[in-house]
Amino acid sequence: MSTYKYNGCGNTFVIRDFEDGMNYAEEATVLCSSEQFDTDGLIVVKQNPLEMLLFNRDGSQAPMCGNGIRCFAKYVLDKGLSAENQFAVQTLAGEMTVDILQHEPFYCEVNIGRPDYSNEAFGAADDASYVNRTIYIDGKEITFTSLFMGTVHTVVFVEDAPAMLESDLGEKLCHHPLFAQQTNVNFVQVLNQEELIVRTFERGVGWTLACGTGCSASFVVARDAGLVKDKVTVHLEQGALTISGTEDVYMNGPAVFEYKK
Ligand SMILES: N[C@H](CCC[C@H](N)C(=O)O)C(=O)O
Repeated sequence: MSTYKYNGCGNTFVIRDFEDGMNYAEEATVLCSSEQFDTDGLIVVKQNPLEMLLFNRDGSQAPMCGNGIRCFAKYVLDKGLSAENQFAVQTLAGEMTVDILQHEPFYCEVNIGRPDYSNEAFGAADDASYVNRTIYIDGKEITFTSLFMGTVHTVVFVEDAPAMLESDLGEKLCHHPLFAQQTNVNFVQVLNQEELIVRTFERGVGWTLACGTGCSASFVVARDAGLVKDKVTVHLEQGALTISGTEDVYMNGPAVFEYKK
């Protein structure tokens, strides 16, 4: 069984074909460890129909992954698993549609569906609104908005997103009791109406170089607050994603094959 390493804007994944009887939660903790492939997650590829399973580095399963699905799409192309440039991918968050835009370097656009602000969607621990909710962490006032966009996301607007890497706020929000299933946390700096800088602390992983659904959630919350237009460039530590949409959300970005073992 070959194992492949791919990345989307620096968000790294091991990719393997599905095999019956595997304990993928356990596999993920081994394959993603720094002794092995040192990745943020494990992607398992099912065929007929194409389906993506995503396991975080700690073995927990995530419903969807934006950077992961672009890597999945490049894997489909590299292995000739689809003859089409447009195909559907089943995920736990529903069916996503991939459009391959360019082979080398690889770029695709993915319709990742619609956001859901309802408390049930993202595992809210109470019934109060999670839109612009203010709480105190270590005596500091934090205002955030949570939603389901492919997976569970929380968005916090900040003056300086890269500076948040030095703080433990991402980890503290991720594990906050207000979230029954934890949350991915996105720190968002609005540069102008068409550009954001986003840094994400991921559930089951920690700080990552990029998070596709997180950039999408950040775009949605910024758009709905009237801070950006219907299309933005999101700047990450390694590269950028374009996110757009008024109803369905479209994510456009690269994926890179690193090596196979
Ligand atoms: N990195 C992914 C999201 C993984 C989400 C996962 N950490 C979770 O538990 O929800 C992305 O590019 O969208």
